[in-house]
Amino acid sequence: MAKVQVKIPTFKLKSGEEIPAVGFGTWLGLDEKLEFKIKDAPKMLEAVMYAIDVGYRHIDTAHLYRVEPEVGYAVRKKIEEGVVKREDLFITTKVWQHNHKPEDVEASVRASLKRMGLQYLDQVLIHWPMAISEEGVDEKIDYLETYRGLEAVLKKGLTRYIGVSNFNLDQMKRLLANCSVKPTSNQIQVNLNLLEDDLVKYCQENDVLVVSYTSFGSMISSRTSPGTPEPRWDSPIMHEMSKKYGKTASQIALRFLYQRGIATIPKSLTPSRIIENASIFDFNIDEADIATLEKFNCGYRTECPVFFQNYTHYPFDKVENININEVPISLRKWKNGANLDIE
Ligand SMILES: NC(=O)C1=CN([C@@H]2O[C@H](COP(=O)(O)OP(=O)(O)OC[C@H]3O[C@@H](n4cnc5c(N)ncnc54)[C@H](OP(=O)(O)O)[C@@H]3O)[C@@H](O)[C@H]2O)C=CC1
Ligand SMILES: O=C1CO[C@H](CO)[C@@H](O)[C@@H]1O
Repeated sequence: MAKVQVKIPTFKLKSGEEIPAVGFGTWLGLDEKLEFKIKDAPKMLEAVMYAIDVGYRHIDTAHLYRVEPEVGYAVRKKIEEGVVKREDLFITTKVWQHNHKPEDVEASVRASLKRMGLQYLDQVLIHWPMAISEEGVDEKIDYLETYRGLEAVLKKGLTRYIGVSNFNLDQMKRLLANCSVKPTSNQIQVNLNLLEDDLVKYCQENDVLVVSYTSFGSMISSRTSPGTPEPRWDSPIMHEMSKKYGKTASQIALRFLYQRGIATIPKSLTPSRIIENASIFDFNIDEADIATLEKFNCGYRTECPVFFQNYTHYPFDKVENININEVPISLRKWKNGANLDIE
């Protein structure tokens, strides 16, 4: 059992759902050879168990991440040990882009449940609005159809809630105008570099929780190359605020999002960071500092699949004159491999 335990509050939606304000991310990324860092899956298993011991109750995973078996094992183990009950946890997984046909959605969710050894999920998201097949993006499949597949899965009791990820403002408006069951959340990249004010405001006004991924933005050193915007971990502003609040730059980045009503799902395999990222509920960033932090907003995205940008359901602004060879190679593999070799 972890020595430190943190009580993580929830965000309560008007519709009654409650989602922890900080959850645990499980994407391991790709290695230098562009293979899934599957060799680190045992570390992820340990990390998820540790996170549950510390007090995390939301675990965010996906078919894509290839660690559903480890996540499921860790969850079952902690239930067996009596650390948590199944109903204390909020487990999210996602339907990857090659399963967008409505009839494939249920099969995808059932396969996730089987890999995890669980009876039900708490939330299932459409991972991206674009569908892909072996040939690349499949324009024939509209995300509204995919969402109908998710609504059917909900009716069957395979999951308690459904939602989306990487949906932009227009896609959210269209979805909300056409769905029978409202999405519980939209999981998007939002951080100090990318405030996404309009999208966040629309979601919040419509009782859809915004969940941030890549919450540290440009502060992660592996994402930093010349030209990457501020802040860094050791930028003078972050340094000053760290001193003032007695918190790390990462805690300030996460707290900033919390104070905007946005949940986060930081990933870490490092025990001290797992505790650090959950320990953001005992301080408050004052208004003047919030205004200072907001100045980092510059529309910068870390990795983003620009090679899909000419397709109808690509969610982001188009980048002009993009040279595909300048796109990070991991992303090129996503394009070329269509589905990142998901079985
Ligand atoms: N819906 C979507 O399309 C996407 C969803 N996600 C989800 O969001 C989660 C989080 O996003 P992700 O992009 O993984 O990255 P994060 O923004 O959580 O950053 C993870 C990296 O930051 C390091 N790190 C974590 N905490 C700290 C800290 N306190 N100080 C310094 N370094 C730290 C980790 O290192 P270490 O592990 O070595 O400690 C790791 O290298 C994912 O795991 C996934 O669940 C992510 C991307 C896209
Ligand atoms: O969830 C995810 C993890 O990271 C990948 C690469 O950046 C994303 O594309 C994907 O959506």
